[in-house]
Amino acid sequence: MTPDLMDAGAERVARHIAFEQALHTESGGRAAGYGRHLTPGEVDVTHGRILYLEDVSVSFDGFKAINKLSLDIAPGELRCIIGPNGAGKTTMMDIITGKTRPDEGSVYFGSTIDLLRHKEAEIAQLGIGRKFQKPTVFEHLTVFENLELALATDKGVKSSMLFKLDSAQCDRLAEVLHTIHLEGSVLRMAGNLSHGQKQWLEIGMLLMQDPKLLLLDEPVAGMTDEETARTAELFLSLKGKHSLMVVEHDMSFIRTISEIVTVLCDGSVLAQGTLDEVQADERVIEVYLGR
Ligand SMILES: Nc1ncnc2c1ncn2[C@@H]1O[C@H](COP(=O)(O)OP(=O)(O)OP(=O)(O)O)[C@@H](O)[C@H]1O
Repeated sequence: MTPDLMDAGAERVARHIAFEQALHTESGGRAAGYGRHLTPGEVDVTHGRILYLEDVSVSFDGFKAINKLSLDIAPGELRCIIGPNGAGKTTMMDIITGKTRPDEGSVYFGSTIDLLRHKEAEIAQLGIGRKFQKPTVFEHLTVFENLELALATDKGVKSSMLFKLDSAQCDRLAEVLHTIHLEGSVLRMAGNLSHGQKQWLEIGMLLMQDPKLLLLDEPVAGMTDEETARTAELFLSLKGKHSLMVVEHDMSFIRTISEIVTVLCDGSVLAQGTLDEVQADERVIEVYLGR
């Protein structure tokens, strides 16, 4: 074999090895995962984004509820979303969690997981937890049992009753109880908790699954001032370990927890910045704060 042919052969082999390595990344060879092996279940945040929406639109009976919405969130960030009634905040969360399919656009979890290819249950399993406005705990079970149930993968009544925690899960449960300030209420019936405590319990149930991203819809609605202050502390303690997207109308709560605030209006981003910046923005005053 001539030296030229040997060089060409070596180049081909090197290209083939690089191609094979790229194929065995979680991204299936997409540039984001190239050269870095992700463990199964890991979300690729090497591009500094845990959630990425681009040009997302959805219409209901011809009405554009979400209109070319683009937005991204960094890992560990606590992002607040505000906006007038009907701005599209809930619909945006419905799209992220797979409840509503957009007509167009992209929605990525990390740089490689295309959420539009997944069903609602799969998206929860991938590590996106959602808390709706109204608490939905099991009222006739204790705080402990609610948290325990949150770990049971098969939620059938019989198999849930037979579900037993292993020692790592017991540790996790103790840690979550501490985080949500319910250590002193482990054996209380969830139905006897205050509204705020029920909300924390539901957040605890989500935390049992150790979600990477938490979506929280109006978490302090109906809470007392003291409960609201405790919830702010809770969210600040979760920031960094989890990424959070919080939709809320309570501006003093937003002021306590926020770094970046995104203002939605008519289904797209109207403004983004610190709360002071967006509150000083004429367009925001016009469409939202001025109302
Ligand atoms: N399934 C649906 N069918 C028809 N219209 C819908 C549907 N879901 C949402 N909409 C409309 O889309 C718009 C956005 O609603 P959405 O609930 O997302 O707003 P929001 O910002 O969460 O409002 P709020 O602050 O009042 O909760 C509203 O005009 C709403 O009526």
